[in-house]
Amino acid sequence: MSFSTLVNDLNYRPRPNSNTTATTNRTDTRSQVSRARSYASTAATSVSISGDISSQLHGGYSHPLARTWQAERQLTKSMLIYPLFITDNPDEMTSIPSLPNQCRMGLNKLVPFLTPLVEKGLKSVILFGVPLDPTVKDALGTAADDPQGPVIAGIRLLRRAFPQLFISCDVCLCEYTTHGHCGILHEDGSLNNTLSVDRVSDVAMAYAEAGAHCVAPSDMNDGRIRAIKLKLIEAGIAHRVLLMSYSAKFSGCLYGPFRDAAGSCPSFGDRKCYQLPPGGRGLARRAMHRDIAEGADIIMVKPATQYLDIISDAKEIGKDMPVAAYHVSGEYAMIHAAAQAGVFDLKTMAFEATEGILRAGATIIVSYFTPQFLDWLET
Ligand SMILES: NCc1[nH]cc(CCC(=O)O)c1CC(=O)O
Ligand SMILES: [Zn+2]
Ligand SMILES: [Zn+2]
Repeated sequence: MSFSTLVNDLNYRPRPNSNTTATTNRTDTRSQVSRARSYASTAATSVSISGDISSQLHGGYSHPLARTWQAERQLTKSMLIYPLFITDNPDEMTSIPSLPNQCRMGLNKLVPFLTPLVEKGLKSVILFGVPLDPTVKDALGTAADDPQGPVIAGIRLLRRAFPQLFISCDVCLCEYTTHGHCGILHEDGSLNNTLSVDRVSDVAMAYAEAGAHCVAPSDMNDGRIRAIKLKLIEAGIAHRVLLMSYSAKFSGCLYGPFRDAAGSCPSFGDRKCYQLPPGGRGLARRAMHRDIAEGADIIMVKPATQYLDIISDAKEIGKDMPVAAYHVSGEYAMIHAAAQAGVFDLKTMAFEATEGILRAGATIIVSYFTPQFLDWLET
């Protein structure tokens, strides 16, 4: 029984002099207050004192600090992971039209680009390799773990240049395969799961051995988490490498700008056979349970704002582990486009979207807004 039904049951009525009826706003005149009192005692005789008290919420958010106290968790710089697109042309620095303010860059540009961000409090990046030379692509994605390739060279470079920086690597084949799919294919064009898992886990191992703090397979082949975890254990490096699974990765139209950036658009078909259907909440839950059982250290939901219920499921299913959300390229581009069109203020929306993701349960957020949050946030 709630307090309010309890006082109603006891037939409780506010005492005539109690100051709990209607409003106690200081600017009200006495006559307004007494009119409100008489309204409360005649028209609404069942109004209970508890109802009136619980209607007084504004005090909790009239001051900016009190407003921040209403959030379970505050957004901080350490929650943010910044995606970096590293190309095989060392001097490259090219902006990506569909992904405003983001660049593809070569190894020589990486340290100068990151230095001011690290000074402002950047804690973590996730690396994506982008081979610009189409001749390195093949059916097996051989270039993904090329020791001279942009990701492995990038890991080594960043470990040396920024010893405190946490380095994650996206693990997938789509940037490196001629067909642009996230694995190795059967003759009929469908994914060969066995061969794909073997190849993806080799690539993850190569990144881990090069010094990545975290490997994050985004390929979605069944069983890849177990395969990677076993290889990490076998190699004796599982104690220093975090395994972040893109567990609940939905297929939709929000990855377009990323595919422009990474040159990873499938040459035929789509990714619907290995990414989740947008309505597939149950499948997402099963995938998260499965990945946790296979040894994931972090589960991720992607995209984020269209899938806040899935993030909250992730928090429940993975209650003893960190939950990540990827605020993907299409979500970022939409916010930019709408701000450009005068629909809303960019910064306000960036906070609102990100705080929604946080509220749903994620405490790690992969975001293209990271450089701006470093300016906007104090800690
Ligand atoms: N598999 C590669 C990968 N890793 C992250 C993204 C999307 C990230 C974004 O849109 O920002 C993709 C693209 C895809 O699966 O098509
Ligand atoms: Zn992929
Ligand atoms: Zn299939």
